[in-house]
Amino acid sequence: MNKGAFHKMHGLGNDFVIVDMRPKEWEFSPVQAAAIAHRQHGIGCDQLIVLRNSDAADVRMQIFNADGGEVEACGNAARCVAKLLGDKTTIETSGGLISGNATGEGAIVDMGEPRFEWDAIPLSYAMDTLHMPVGWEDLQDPAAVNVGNPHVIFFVDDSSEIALDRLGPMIEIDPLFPERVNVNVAHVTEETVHLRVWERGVGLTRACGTGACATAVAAIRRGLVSSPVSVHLPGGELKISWNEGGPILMEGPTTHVFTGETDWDQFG
Ligand SMILES: N[C@@H](CCC[C@H](N)C(=O)O)C(=O)O
Repeated sequence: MNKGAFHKMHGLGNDFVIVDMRPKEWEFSPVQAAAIAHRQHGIGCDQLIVLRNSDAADVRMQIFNADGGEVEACGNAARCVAKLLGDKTTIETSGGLISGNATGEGAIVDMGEPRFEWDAIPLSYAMDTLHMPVGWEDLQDPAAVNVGNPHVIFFVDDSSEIALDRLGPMIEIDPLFPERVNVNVAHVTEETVHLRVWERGVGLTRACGTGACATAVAAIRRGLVSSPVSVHLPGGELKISWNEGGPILMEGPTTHVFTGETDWDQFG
């Protein structure tokens, strides 16, 4: 029996099981993470978030996608952790250092500076990342941005019309992206970016914080919008601020659903 507590939280419907492993140190394997995330047989979530002790920040955040793969960044989870831990929280991730503050409704986080070099995305070979000379069916001329994790962004006439459930998984594993990629489709109306995301290792989600950051940055660089920008996702709205050469700020609501207890041994 290995009983432990967890928080179920979400940011705009992008949901997490958050486990504070600072008092107790043991590892979750990718198989266990996938079993916990499983919606029928586990607790169910888009990402398993494990908090650890850190020498560089208040806390280190490990992020496991629903497929069990460990990844570098998660914007909505960073907002949930900042809300949970309170003001001026610093969070170490393998994608970089994040700092956050709880707000009335949720949290605001500083996600650090985006990267645009082809090998920082990473891509398999050199190319312009603001206008990539590649495409998949109707999805053409994307931009790529790394905000701790890799994103490709397509600006289209109407993002709700794109068969992202079919094109997302195809693009996610394209050999152009050696570490796979999160796939964003967006259209812009006035100062709002309308975004849908196929998340690497998860699928379609209600919201993706890093996707919102990467898409807002790409839209600002292309001159489609100016900062701050509202990003509208199926789960709700995020406010993103970014100026060339600076960090990305992301603000939006978080929800604490419940605190539970489970026997971790049941997940393998
Ligand atoms: N939901 C997240 C992103 C989680 C990680 C992503 N699927 C990846 O593999 O990089 C967010 O809110 O940013």
